[in-house]
Formats: sequence, structure tokens, C-alpha cells
Amino acid sequence: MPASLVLAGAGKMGGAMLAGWLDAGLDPRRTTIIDPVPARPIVDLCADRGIALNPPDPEPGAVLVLGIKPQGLDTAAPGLDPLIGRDTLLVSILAGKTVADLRGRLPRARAIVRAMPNLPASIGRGATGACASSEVSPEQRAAAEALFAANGAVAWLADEAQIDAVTAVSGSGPAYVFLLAETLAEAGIAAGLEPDVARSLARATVSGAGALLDASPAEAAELRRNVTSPGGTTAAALDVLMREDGLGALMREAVAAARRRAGELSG
Ligand SMILES: NC(=O)C1=CN([C@@H]2O[C@H](COP(=O)(O)OP(=O)(O)OC[C@H]3O[C@@H](n4cnc5c(N)ncnc54)[C@H](O)[C@@H]3O)[C@@H](O)[C@H]2O)C=CC1
Ligand SMILES: O=C(O)[C@@H]1CCC=N1
Repeated sequence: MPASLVLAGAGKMGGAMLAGWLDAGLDPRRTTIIDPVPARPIVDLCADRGIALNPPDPEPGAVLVLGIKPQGLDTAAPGLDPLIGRDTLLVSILAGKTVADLRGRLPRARAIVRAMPNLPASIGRGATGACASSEVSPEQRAAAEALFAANGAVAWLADEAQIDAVTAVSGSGPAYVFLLAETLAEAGIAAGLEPDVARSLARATVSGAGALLDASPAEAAELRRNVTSPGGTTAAALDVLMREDGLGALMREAVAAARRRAGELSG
């Protein structure tokens, strides 16, 4: 864990990451949160753990994590640049904003890691894709790795250009899975189930299937085949989902749209 850390923007994603960092041993007394509108759980966490929240004269830390919205970067940057010291590693989780975009707004930044986490970080089950600028030292990279590992799986990317695809797959991906639970429940209601029953069965099915995927060494396709009896009910459903314009085509279109949107957020 880094010796000290400043988190600017402790919203849904920043707050989720922070929980894992504290559990993994980040020193709360060497942690500072900058957020003009902190949510109540963050205010309470800071009070409970002795984390500095919006101190009057914050000092640069070993790491500055940017957890603000990409659209808020222009406004926030002048206030955040003084929080970058000579040896501060800047970690940005902003969708779309490139290392060059960050340098343009935060002229004091030298070492930059651009990362894309996801929301299951809040339970230590996230997935983070990251890339490091050439100024990042081995020690800084190790500190970033420790932060991301506290939130779950980590994949380092050789090429920054890939991070928009990571954003579209794993950054946004949990929303696709939650939508699956929603639409499965809706389909169950349409098939005649009571709404409460449909929702609870859909929720248990999506979370149970995810847990099985996690626990099993088998590929997803093999687990799918294990559910599918030849000529049975699953095969009938998969004939619909796996047809040419089915879920595969829809998912490719969705991921392409998210990736394109990430590109639009750059600049
Ligand atoms: N929500 C998600 O699942 C994921 C979000 N991200 C990225 O994380 C970033 C934050 O997204 P969310 O947490 O969803 O948004 P959010 O709106 O929940 O959090 C943003 C936080 O920044 C604070 N903020 C606004 N201006 C600020 C300033 N000048 N200084 C410090 N804090 C300021 C807000 O009060 C808020 O608490 C975005 O850049 C997004 O692309 C990345 C991966 C997943
Ligand atoms: O929707 C977004 O733009 C952010 C980035 C990935 C997940 N949430």
C-alpha cells in the first residue's frame, strides 16, 4: 500500500475502491478525501476511521487518485494540480480521458497510471485494467498494483489505446449483468410468475451462476453446455439467444457503443 493517498472524488467508484484499500491496510491517518459533496457513508467512514475529509490545506500524497466524472475534469483540475508533488503518482479512473488529456489539465503530473476499475471492487471482486506512463517507477507501479489488487483482479495493458475497450467490457460490464437479472425477471413475469418470485429467482440465478463460474475451472461455454440437454428447454432458449442477430451480435454492438463513447469523452 502507498505510504499516503489522496482520493479526489469519493463517489460510487472512488468510495468502492477506498473500502478495499482500507481493508488491505491503507493507513486511514495518511489518507485524505477531497469531495465537495461527499455522500453520508463517506462522511461517516471518515469520522469513524480518522480520515481527513476536505482539510483546509491538503498536502500531496504518494498517490493522488482521481475519482471524479470525466466531464468534471476541466473544473476540478486547477484545485487538484497543487495536490501533485514531485514524486506523486497520479492514478486516474476517468473513462475516456487519456494520459495526454490529464497532462494538459494537470501540468504538475509526471508519473501517471490510467486505470479502469469496476464496481464489484466494493466487495473485493472487481477487475481493473491499467496502463502506466513511462515516468512511473517500479515502486510506483507496485503501489498502484497493491491498490488495484485490494479491489480484485488486475490486468496491465501494454498499450493505452486498449483501455477504452477495457472500459466497454469490464468497466461498464457489471451493468450488463445487472440488466440480465432485470430482464430475466421481467421475462419471468411475462411467463406468468408473481413479480416477487420472478425477481428473487432471477437474482439468485445470476448471482449463483456467477459464483459457479468463479468456483469452477471450466470455461463459461462448458458450464453453459452443462445446463443444456439436447432437445431440451435450454436448447430452445439458446436457439433464440444464439441466433445470428441474438445476444452475441447485441453484445458486440453494445461494447462497440461503449468504446466509441469512451473515445468521445477524451479530449
Ligand atoms: N461507476 C462505475 O461503475 C465506474 C466509474 N468509473 C469512473 O469513475 C469516475 C467516477 O464515477 P462515479 O463514481 O460513478 O461518479 P460519482 O458521481 O458517484 O462520483 C464522483 C464524485 O466526485 C465528486 N466531485 C465532483 N467534483 C469534484 C471535485 N472538484 N473534487 C473532488 N471531488 C469532486 C462528486 O461529489 C462525487 O462524489 C468517472 O470518471 C467514471 O468514468 C470507472 C469505472 C466504473
Ligand atoms: O458509465 C461510465 O461512463 C462509467 C465508466 C465505466 C462504468 N461507468
